[in-house]
Amino acid sequence: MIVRNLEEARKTDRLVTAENGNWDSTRLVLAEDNAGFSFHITRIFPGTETHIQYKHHYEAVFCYEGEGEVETVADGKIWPIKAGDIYLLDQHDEHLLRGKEKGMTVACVFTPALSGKEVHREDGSYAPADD
Ligand SMILES: CC(=O)NCC[C@H](N)C(=O)O
Repeated sequence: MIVRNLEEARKTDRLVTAENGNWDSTRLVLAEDNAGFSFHITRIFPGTETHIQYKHHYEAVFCYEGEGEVETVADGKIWPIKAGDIYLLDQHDEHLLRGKEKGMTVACVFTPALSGKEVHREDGSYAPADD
């Protein structure tokens, strides 16, 4: 069994900040744990907009603090997100992720698991797990 603590993990390189400063994310479970998924606590900062399309991953995102919204690019639909909501990018959906006034804190599960070294590419994706 493995036990980790969020505040302790935030003092290590498990805490990663987006290059554009829009969010930070603490990777509590990663590919090296061989569980088939990774699990992250991500803070989406207030007033930010991030273009994302995880072409090579599925992601589930559970909001437990704050408020934001997701705009799905294909249909322009706005999905308000508040504490208690989960969204699942089951179609590798291209989307714009926005934090409202207070931002939001979310728990994310990725499959395949992230190694923790990925950076968002120009097209909003992370490289495939075997790259
Ligand atoms: C919700 C989302 O995908 N935010 C971007 C960062 C991502 N959660 C990550 O941990 O890399």
